[in-house]
Amino acid sequence: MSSPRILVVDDEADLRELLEITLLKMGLDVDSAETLGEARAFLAKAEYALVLTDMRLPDGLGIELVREVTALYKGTPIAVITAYGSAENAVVALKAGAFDYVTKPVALDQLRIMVQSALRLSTAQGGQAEPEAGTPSRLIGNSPAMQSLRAQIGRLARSMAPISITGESGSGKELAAREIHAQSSRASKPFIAVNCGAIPEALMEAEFFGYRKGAFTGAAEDRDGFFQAANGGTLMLDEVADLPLAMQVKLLRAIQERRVRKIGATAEEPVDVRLISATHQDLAKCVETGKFRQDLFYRLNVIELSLPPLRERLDDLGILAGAVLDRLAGPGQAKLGPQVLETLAAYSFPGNVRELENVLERALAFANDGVIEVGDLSLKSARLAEPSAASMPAQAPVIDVPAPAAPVASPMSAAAPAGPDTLPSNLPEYLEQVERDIILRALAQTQFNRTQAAQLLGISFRQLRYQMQKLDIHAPED
Ligand SMILES: Nc1ncnc2c1ncn2[C@@H]1O[C@H](COP(=O)(O)OP(=O)(O)OP(=O)(O)O)[C@@H](O)[C@H]1O
Repeated sequence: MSSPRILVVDDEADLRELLEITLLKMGLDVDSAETLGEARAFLAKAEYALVLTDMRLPDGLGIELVREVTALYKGTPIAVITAYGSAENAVVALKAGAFDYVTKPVALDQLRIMVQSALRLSTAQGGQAEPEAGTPSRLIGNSPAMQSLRAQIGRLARSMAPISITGESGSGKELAAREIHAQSSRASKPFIAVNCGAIPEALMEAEFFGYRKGAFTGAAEDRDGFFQAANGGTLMLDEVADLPLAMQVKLLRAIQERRVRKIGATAEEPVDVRLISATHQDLAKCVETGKFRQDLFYRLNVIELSLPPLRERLDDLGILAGAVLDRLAGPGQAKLGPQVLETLAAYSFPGNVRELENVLERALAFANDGVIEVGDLSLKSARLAEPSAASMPAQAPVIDVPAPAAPVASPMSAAAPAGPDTLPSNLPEYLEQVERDIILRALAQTQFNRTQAAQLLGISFRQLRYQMQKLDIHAPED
C-alpha cells in the first residue's frame, strides 16, 4: 500500500526543504510546488491526504488555493502557513475552509501534530466531504433549522477552526459541541466541557493549565489541566463570557502558541486541542462593554454556529417529547395524552429542550399509567408564547398544578445578625445561608423547576446546579 501523499506549496526553498524532510521522515510521500500554478497541476494529477500552502506565493495568495481546494477537492484538507502574529491570515483561511494552520517559524512538533490530525481525517472518513448519510445524530429534530444545523456540523467537524456556539440556555449548545467532536477525526480522544462560570477565579489557571508538585501549598502531586486532558480532542469552553479578563489573556496566549505551561513548570508543552466556545450572552456586546477581549473574541469566533430556540422549531416538539419519554420511561412506555402537544406548543420554553425534559420528567411523576395529561404539566402561565398561527390553539390554557412540597428556607442561624446594626459573626456562613435561602425560595416558587429558578435568579442552569451541589440542596424526590 502506498503512503499518504502530501502537497507542499512554498516558494521559500529552505522552508520547503525543511517541510519535505519532516514529512518524509514521517513516512509520507511528498510533492512540492513553488507556485499556485504548479500546485494546480499537481492537484489535477494526484490525490492528496493534505495540502500545505504558504500564504504568499509568486503568482497569487495561498487563500486562493484554500478556496479552490475547498470547492473542487472536497475530501482534501488544506492547511496554511502564516507569518507569526498574523492572526488575521489564520482566521481568514479558517473561515475560507482551511483545515488548520501553522505559524512561521514552523515548530516541527506542531507540524507533526497537525499532519497526523489531517491523516486521521482521511482514514476516518475515507476522504468524504460529508459524514455518511444516515449516521444517527444526537440532535433530534426534523425541522428545517435542525436539518441545516446537522449539515453545518458535518462540515465543521472536518476542520480545526474554533467554533463559537450561541443559543439560549438549554437549546443544545453542549450537545452540538459533542456532536461536532463525535463526527471529527478527534472522536477517539477526549471531549472536555468546562463551565467557565463555575470555576472560582483563584483556581482557574491551575484548572486550565495544570500544576507541578510543590507549585503552591496543597499541590501534593503533578496535575494536568483541562488543556492536557483534552489533548488530541476537543475542549469546550461553556459560558465563555464569564471568564475573568486576566484569564482571557492567558487563554489567548495558549491559543496563539498552542502551548501551555503548568503552574510551577519551567517549560511549555505543546497541546493539540480543538476549541469550541459557547455562551448564551451576546459576546460582541461583551466586547463593546469591555467585559470580553476583542482579540480573544476574534480568535474564538472564527465560525459561528447558532442554535434556534425551541419555540422557533415547534415542529420538533413531538419527536423530542417522544425521545425524552422513551429515555425516561423506557421505549414505548409513556406517551402524551390528548391536547398535551398543543398545550406544550403554546408555551414559550425559555429554558428550551432542557425545560421540556424537566417538564416531562415532572409530568411523568404525576401521570397515570404513563399517559401524560394536560393537568400533569406544570407550565408557568405567564410564560405562554405569543400567539403564532402555526402553533397556537385558540386559547392558551392556564395550568395550575399544586406544587409538590418543596423544602422551605430555614430561619437564619446564629451566624446571622440580630438586627440591621449587628454584623454577622461568621460572614462566609452567613452568606451561604442567604444564598441557600434565596435558591430555596426560587425553587419553591417554580415547583423545583431548576431551569425556571435559574431564570428567576438571572443565572445559568449550570451555575444553579453547581450552587445546589455546593450547598447540598436536593430536589424533593432526589
Ligand atoms: N436537538 C436536541 N435533541 C435532543 N436533545 C436535546 C437537543 N437539544 C438539547 N437537548 C437536550 O437538552 C438538554 C440541554 O442541552 P445542552 O446542555 O446541550 O444545552 P446548552 O445550550 O448547552 O445549555 P446551557 O446554556 O444551560 O449550558 C440536554 O439534556 C440535551 O441532551
